[in-house]
Amino acid sequence: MSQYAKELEVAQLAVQRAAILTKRVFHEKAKGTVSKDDKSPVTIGDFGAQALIISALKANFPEDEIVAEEEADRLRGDPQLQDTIWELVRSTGLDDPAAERLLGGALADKAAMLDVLDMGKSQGGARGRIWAIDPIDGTKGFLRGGQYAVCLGLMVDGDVKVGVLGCPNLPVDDAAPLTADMGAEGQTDDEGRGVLFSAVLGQGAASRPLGTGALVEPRKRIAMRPIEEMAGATFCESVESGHSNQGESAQIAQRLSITNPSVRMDSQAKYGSIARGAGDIYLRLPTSKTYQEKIWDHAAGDLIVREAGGQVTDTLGRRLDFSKGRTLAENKGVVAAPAAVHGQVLKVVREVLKL
Ligand SMILES: Nc1ncnc2c1ncn2[C@@H]1O[C@H](COP(=O)(O)O)[C@@H](O)[C@H]1OP(=O)(O)O
Ligand SMILES: [Mg+2]
Ligand SMILES: [Mg+2]
Ligand SMILES: [Mg+2]
Repeated sequence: MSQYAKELEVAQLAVQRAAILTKRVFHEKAKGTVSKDDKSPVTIGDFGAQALIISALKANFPEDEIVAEEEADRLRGDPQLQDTIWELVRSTGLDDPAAERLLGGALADKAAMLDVLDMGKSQGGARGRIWAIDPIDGTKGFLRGGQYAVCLGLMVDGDVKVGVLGCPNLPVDDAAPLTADMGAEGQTDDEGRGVLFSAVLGQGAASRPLGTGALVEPRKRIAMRPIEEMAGATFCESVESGHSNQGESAQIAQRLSITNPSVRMDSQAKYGSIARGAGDIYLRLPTSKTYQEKIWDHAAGDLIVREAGGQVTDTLGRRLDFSKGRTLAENKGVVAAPAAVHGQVLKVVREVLKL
């Protein structure tokens, strides 16, 4: 059995199960939004998906630490919200009994769900096995029916070894071209959509359809598209102008003679998209001096892109450092591109950003 085979299997099934819940929330509940203290939109989907993922991890790897985005605190004083989430968590499972058994089956009760939600408070760091979870990355995309991702990465001693991204609204087909409206909104039909990206360090990156039971076979290798002419490359960038500087991105594209419009989409679906050659370059250009990127927003995507033949650094050319705690405290922004042209892209990024 290859290294991390069990982790890879559990991670993919856990993400797949959590995505069943997020899709249910979108379709059945249509926007059960609550707002967190920081006012970011967080839904019952975030809590429900996080509970399902942590419970699968704890059933298989009880000793491992977990860094997860959400915490149960704000749920404890809200019994109604607890009930809504519990009803969803209780009734969501994979439709393959063996796969569901592998994830430990259903949680015992609502109290167990709250406890599990709070198991994601590890401070992270450079030692041991630590999972990073973003139960819904791109909450804004999720709410508007655009792109979002269920994200899970395993770090060992600060290095990402396994990464899984579930992208329910991306086309299943790895060869499907990106269209400008892809990220935007209104993806209410699941037909032809849903992809599960995965990678293990040193073993390449792959995709398969995002299913609802056992993992869909085969798992197909993915690779970035070789860039022959920089002018023909396509940028992927955030929808939210507050998350990445779109003006600087346009200047960089211009200096690289890129004329294709950037494709805007929320979430780590950007990393998955460039990893399979639907799009080429992902830039995340800081909009604030103080914002520190969170490890759960990058762990899986960073590995998937690197294993697909890409290079991922920050805007100063440093590898993303996942060993510094819950944030990428030693990094600023992200530059992800095919390895062969990464240096050329980074040079222009530094010129435009005056770094
Ligand atoms: N100022 C910021 N700069 C970069 N990323 C941010 C900023 N504020 C929030 N984010 C995070 O960006 C991610 C989505 O990015 P994208 O634009 O690529 O979809 C979310 O996880 C969000 O975190 P949060 O969950 O705290 O809102
Ligand atoms: Mg959030
Ligand atoms: Mg996120
Ligand atoms: Mg999130």
